[in-house]
Amino acid sequence: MGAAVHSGNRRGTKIVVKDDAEEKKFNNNTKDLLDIMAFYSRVSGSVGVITLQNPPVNALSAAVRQGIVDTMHRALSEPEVKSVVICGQNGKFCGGADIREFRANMRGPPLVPMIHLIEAAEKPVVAAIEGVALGGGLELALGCHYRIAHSKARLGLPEVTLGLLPGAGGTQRLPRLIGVPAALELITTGRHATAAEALQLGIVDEVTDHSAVDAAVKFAQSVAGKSLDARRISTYPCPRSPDLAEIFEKAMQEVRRSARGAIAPVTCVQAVHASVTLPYAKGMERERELFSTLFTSGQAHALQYYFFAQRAVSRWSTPSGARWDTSKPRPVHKAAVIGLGTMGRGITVSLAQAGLSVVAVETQEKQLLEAKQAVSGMLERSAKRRGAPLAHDKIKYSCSIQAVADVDLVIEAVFEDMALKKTIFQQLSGICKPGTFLCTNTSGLDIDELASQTQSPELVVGMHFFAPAHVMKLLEVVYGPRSSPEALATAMEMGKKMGKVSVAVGNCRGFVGNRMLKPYLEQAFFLLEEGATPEQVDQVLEEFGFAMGVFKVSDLSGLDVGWKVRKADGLVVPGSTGKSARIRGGSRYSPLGDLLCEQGRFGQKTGRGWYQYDKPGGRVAKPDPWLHGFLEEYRARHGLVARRIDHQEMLERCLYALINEGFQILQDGIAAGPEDIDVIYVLGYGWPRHRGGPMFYAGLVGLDKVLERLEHYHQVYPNVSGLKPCSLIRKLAASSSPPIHRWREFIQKPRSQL
Ligand SMILES: CC/C=C\CC(=O)SCCNC(=O)CCNC(=O)[C@H](O)C(C)(C)COP(=O)(O)OP(=O)(O)OC[C@H]1O[C@@H](n2cnc3c(N)ncnc32)[C@H](O)[C@@H]1OP(=O)(O)O
Repeated sequence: MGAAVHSGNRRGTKIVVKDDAEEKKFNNNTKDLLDIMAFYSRVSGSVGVITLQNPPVNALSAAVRQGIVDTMHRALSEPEVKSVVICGQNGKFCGGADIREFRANMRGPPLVPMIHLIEAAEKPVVAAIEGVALGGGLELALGCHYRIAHSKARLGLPEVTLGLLPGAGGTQRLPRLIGVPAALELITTGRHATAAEALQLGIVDEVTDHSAVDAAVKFAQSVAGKSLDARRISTYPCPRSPDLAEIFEKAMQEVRRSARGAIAPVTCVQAVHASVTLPYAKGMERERELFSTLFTSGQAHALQYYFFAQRAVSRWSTPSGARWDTSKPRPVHKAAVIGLGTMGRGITVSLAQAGLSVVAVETQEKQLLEAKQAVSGMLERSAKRRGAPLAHDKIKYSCSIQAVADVDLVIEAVFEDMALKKTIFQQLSGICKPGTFLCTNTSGLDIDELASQTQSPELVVGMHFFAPAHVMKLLEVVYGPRSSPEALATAMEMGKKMGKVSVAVGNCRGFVGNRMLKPYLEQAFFLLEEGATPEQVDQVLEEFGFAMGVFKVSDLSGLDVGWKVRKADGLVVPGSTGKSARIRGGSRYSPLGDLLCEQGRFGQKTGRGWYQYDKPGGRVAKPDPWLHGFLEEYRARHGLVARRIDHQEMLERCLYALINEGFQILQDGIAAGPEDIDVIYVLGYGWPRHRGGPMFYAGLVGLDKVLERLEHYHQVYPNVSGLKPCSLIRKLAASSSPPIHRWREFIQKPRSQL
């Protein structure tokens, strides 16, 4: 970059033109905005450089927008300046509008006129895209006359993932620039494109491996004085082709199919449609109209809440006072996986892809060979998909558990059998070098019972992976009463390394996810007893937005899994009749799942479960007349009279029982906050993201309403403990239902032990 020519240097060679008079004017205009967050400098004499400065992602806050408007005016008014570059500080162009401002009063200049100011400029404006240009950030770049990107930059319009559409001209400019099909795909999925793809699509003009700012300055000099007539995207003709109607119809079908009730993707298609049916100015009006509808919707609120929730879970804390910012993870270079069944294989792949050396142990030679082949296939497919190098050489396979002696961390992934796991933990405790973290992949067993088998219980934590383990993003990291903060921090960090969202949870039966699933499943079974069919219950849940209804999920995961657990708990009493058949420990119990298992109906794997499949392992669920007959016969045997149950009741009983357990979990300190529960449910259990998660949903429905319905159902079914409202929901409802970010204040905190 050339030498600076002004005085008043604030940052290295960058010149800040914010003089006192300007500062005063600015402060008068914007009252309490403390600083202009776009800095202006002049480079090589003739290029005005505007640098967005709002860490960490240079989001377009009110102050940044004000800064851009002011510095643009400055650049346009200086006769020496012949062209302008807009870039972002710290190698990040711009992460879009400031999402935190969406729920506050609108201040500062709006984005649309700000971008029009840039596009209408008579001097060429070049966007220097490093890091990210997302949402409003990319829309800002589309308002510039040229775009130069760094090869590692990512570009996209992810507004749809926040329940919005690109409302700063993105739906009108992008189709004009790259055509309707490509624009529709980017806008409705919200995915990020690489710089190379952006170049190929025509979103950017040049890609560089060096500094995009330097390249942009050079470029800006080369285009100074040239006509900008062909560079203003808003003036481009509306894209037309004979098959446009078909393209839109297909896009609409696709988003309706995959959106599961989310409104933003559908609205995005409508907005892009306006770019071809209306002139630019009218198209912008339509974009604004559609944007406003989405902006105030509950779905946008839910998705924006979820955006921050997913980030908040990394700032974990435990009731004993351990915290993310005071607990340091220990480096892990070498890890081991014990047991190479489905879960163990997925975990091995995740570890190897994270760059760790892995010792994969399976004591049966035949299973070891099978696992080796399966893992190789998974690694190859995954490397191809991600365009990443193969990680085969990271893995050493062994039949002997002794091979784990020198690893830093072990993940045991054998069957969900406490006795077997205990034996393995005893062995590990003797074999591993001192300080090795011992983790168990369990979906609900007692971490502390396993820890007590070892010489160093503080090194033991749970890592609950979700199947398929190399694909699913969620990891429940379970701390026991004796797990050290360092062990917890290390497991959380390991999850992050594997590309997972790790959520720290306390030790209890089923942890967070599966514990909440129990009352939900229970209600689904009771609904069948009372007259519903699996298809009816599933339809209600799928219409709500679940990827799959509860019975389809049960068939997919295998009915035998829960059966084994219930047997171990002494709940399964084969051949029992009369009233006692449906009561356990004084509470209502449905043996329906047990009865199906006794018939060998384990779900998809046996071709029969709550549904029928064309063959064992078949995927397409079809209603099963046998099952309907079985339910009728069951009801008759138990003197149950089938009734017509409406959708509302099915939904409320399933969801509110689950939510009630969520409140109990908060009250027990098993989850630190509602965000943890919501992230677990969205990432691990198919809860629709546009509904924010079960706890957010409860707040949206109204805690007093949820409480009232729970009270009602508990009155009707007094022997169902899952319907008895938990005291935390009562407390919150009695305190005028505070917003979700204040719920933590109402949870009684156990005293810190640190
Ligand atoms: C008229 C309206 C026009 C336009 C609408 C929009 O522009 S909506 C916004 C569109 N932009 C996005 O959706 C991008 C959101 N951000 C991201 O995807 C990622 O943050 C990003 C930029 C890829 C960086 O990822 P990274 O993993 O590096 O960091 P992380 O996600 O942890 O974020 C760091 C902190 O920054 C906060 N943050 C990120 N983006 C925004 C934003 N646009 N507004 C406000 N805050 C943002 C993020 O929450 C993190 O902070 P934390 O305190 O941890 O929550």
